[in-house]
Amino acid sequence: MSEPLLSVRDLRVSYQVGRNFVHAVDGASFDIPRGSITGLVGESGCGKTTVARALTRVIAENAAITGGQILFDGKDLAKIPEKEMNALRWRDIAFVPQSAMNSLDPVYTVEYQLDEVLRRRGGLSRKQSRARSEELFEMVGIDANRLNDYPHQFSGGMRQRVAIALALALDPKLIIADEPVTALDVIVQRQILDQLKELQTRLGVSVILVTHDISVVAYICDRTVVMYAGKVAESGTMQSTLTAPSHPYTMGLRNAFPDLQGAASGILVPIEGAPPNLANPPAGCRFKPRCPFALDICGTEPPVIDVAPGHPVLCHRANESAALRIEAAKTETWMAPA
Ligand SMILES: Nc1ncnc2c1ncn2[C@@H]1O[C@H](COP(=O)(O)OP(=O)(O)OP(=O)(O)O)[C@@H](O)[C@H]1O
Repeated sequence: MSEPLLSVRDLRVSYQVGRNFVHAVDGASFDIPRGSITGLVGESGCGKTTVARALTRVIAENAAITGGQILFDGKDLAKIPEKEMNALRWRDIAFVPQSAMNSLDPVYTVEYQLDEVLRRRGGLSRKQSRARSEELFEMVGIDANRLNDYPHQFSGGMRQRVAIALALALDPKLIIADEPVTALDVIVQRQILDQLKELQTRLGVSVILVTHDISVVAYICDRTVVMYAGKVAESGTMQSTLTAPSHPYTMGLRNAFPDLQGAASGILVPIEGAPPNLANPPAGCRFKPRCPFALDICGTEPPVIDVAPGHPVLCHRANESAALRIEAAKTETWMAPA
């Protein structure tokens, strides 16, 4: 296998709140191969946005990367000077934030905002910038005569397309899109995801798609990184992680979401309980209090077990996953008190 585009190793990110620290990302490791589309998935608060922002080093004022490596094309992004990091943003790594409204400034036309990136960051001339803007609009399926419109003149779905066009502007190697379709209705979600997939394949760019919705991941991703309470529960190809998950949390997530394609997918079964407080997480496996398969040993730190090449799983019982999957498919497994 060729070198991954991005290798995250034991990444740690904390927020300081008063005298306390919230360990939002607590030793996360995963790889992003070139030309892949990876879903970074997990419940709200598990640390997805914090990981995504740490990769671009655009983190909150009270946040700090406290450990680990972010190896991107031979550089450790956790360590390079801010000037070098700034030069990488947009050119090599582009970020589409949670709401397109956050990436688009309401007081400027969309063309002005594209121009800012293309000319200031990309060094294009005014004429080249106009031509590239038209090309980008065509790529995302918006008529170029809308370039002079302001963000509020677009529908939510179109704004999201504009945000994607902006991310593609300088032909980056990696796009990180944080919940790019969450606020949209299902039909528009599918249109945007189809387009993102088409562009990703055509341009050969790698995409990290951050989402709480596993059906979005199942719809377009070829790889998955499943996060739970600041840690990576498991990661690998779609086939290995979502079709045949090895971590009980992923098994539970699979039961809890409807199918984006509208196919009948049986009864939805939520995972009872809530994730732990990351300011004071429990010892041992963090999923233990909600896991129907927990044993006494789960009170100790779980090992990372490679159940197959490129499919690490953070679970004491990872080697029993085939049997656990059969139990996890039964509704009563998740209704029984843990
Ligand atoms: N600025 C902040 N200060 C303190 N704690 C924060 C801050 N931002 C996030 N957190 C905490 O860090 C943890 C991870 O948050 P994060 O936003 O990364 O999770 P997420 O999985 O992306 O969730 P969501 O989908 O709701 O954004 C949560 O416990 C959250 O409360």
